[in-house]
Amino acid sequence: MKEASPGYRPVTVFVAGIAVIALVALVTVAVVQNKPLPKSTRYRYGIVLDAGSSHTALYVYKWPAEKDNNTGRVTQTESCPGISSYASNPQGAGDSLRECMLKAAKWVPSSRHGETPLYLGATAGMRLLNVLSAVEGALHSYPFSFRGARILSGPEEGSFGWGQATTGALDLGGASTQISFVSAHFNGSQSPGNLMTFRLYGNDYDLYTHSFLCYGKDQALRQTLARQTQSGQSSVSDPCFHPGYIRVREYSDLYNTPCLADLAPRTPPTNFTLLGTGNFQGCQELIKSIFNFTQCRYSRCSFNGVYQPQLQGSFEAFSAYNYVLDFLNLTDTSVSLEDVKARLREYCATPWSLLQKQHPTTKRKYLAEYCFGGTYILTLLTEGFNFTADTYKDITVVRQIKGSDAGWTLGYMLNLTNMIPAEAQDTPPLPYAGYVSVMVVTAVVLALILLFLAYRLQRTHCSKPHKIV
Ligand SMILES: Nc1ccn([C@@H]2O[C@H](COP(=O)(O)OP(=O)(O)OP(=O)(O)O)[C@@H](O)[C@H]2O)c(=O)n1
Ligand SMILES: [Ca+2]
Repeated sequence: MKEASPGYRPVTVFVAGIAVIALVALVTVAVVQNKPLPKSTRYRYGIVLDAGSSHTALYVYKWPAEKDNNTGRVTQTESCPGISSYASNPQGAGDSLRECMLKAAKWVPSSRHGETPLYLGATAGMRLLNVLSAVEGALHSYPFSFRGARILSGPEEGSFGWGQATTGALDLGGASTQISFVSAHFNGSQSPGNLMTFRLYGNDYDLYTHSFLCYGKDQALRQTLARQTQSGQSSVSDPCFHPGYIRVREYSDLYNTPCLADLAPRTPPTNFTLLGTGNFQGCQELIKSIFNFTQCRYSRCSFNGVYQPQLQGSFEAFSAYNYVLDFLNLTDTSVSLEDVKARLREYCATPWSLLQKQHPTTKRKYLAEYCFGGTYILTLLTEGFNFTADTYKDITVVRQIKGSDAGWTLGYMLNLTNMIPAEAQDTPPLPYAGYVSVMVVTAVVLALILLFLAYRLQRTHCSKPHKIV
């Protein structure tokens, strides 16, 4: 009675066999398929050279080859010499990048060199100086896949620096400054030149962006010096430099920029002496004089007759915003506009001799210019871009956005390598271990069900004759 009827055994064995085969097949597929790439090809790399007006920065991006999207990226950066200073020696510009490029060649495994894209993007400084073709030849000589050197337009510089959809971007360079944000009040109809449209992750964005050439920190400083030397003065008392600061400057050197074209006095002396007086209020007045607030043919303007819609959302400020405000200890989110003013009032009045003692390792050129830099930032934000005490709270000073150095380089590379997804992404693929686990669990459950069915089948068939009896 306990023994199964011999006629039904093959069915049980058959079903159990299928279960075992299914199990083995599933586990085999799980283990063999979808394996992670071998170590040597696991990562991809991309190199971008940011040839700015005051420096060149090298960015080496590295990301998992399976994630050719916006995630899992790490950067290595290196500061290289500025190529704009090689205007009269193009060959030297190419050579000057050698050391940096050798570093890049070390960071990227040699097996990946050939397929690693290399871009050079030049910004404001190069728009002013145009010494670009010089470096192209030099960059061809490296083992990377060189995809060209080009000058970014102002809107490109602004919009590629704009990283997060909901957050505006403020970039302050040496020669130019950019403001970019999404505004519900802007569709480009007023000022089409300020509109950049994007389709990102399935959403459309109308981005307002403007780049002010000659309003980067260095060129703005030159503009203030030009205001004070227009009649060929031999000495200038400058409120933006510290008391006791004294420096002899050459006229030809100061006016050697297209930003001051036509402003140079007719017959200036060779030099002028710059004497610091360290007065924040005077410095702010001086800085205001380089902005034109009178003409605006739109409903609203920032300055120099440039259209700007109402500010909206939060902002991230980087580059010189970060260098200057970080030095002045003003990057904390709790810092108010009044705190900034108070700090600058005190800081600008600090004697130059004392400052040098307090900061023996800070580069002298930078140290001398933080009073100007801080006052310029405050004036640019409030008078220029119309930030108020209230909206100033919406600005965060950052060095990095999503783990990569803030700036336009990452957006530029992602765009040129077609790695910015226009449409929303599918759910990300399972990692290998997760994939294997799911397959094994599924296989085991399947096998148990089949075995259980086989057991039930056998029981039913075994008991049938007895019931009849
Ligand atoms: N530790 C530092 C580094 C830089 N700077 C200043 O920051 C300004 C802008 O630097 P950067 O963002 O590097 O400008 P570039 O990209 O070279 O200029 P642009 O974008 O206008 O081409 C310059 O005035 C530079 O003197 C600073 O005060 N402290
Ligand atoms: Ca820059």
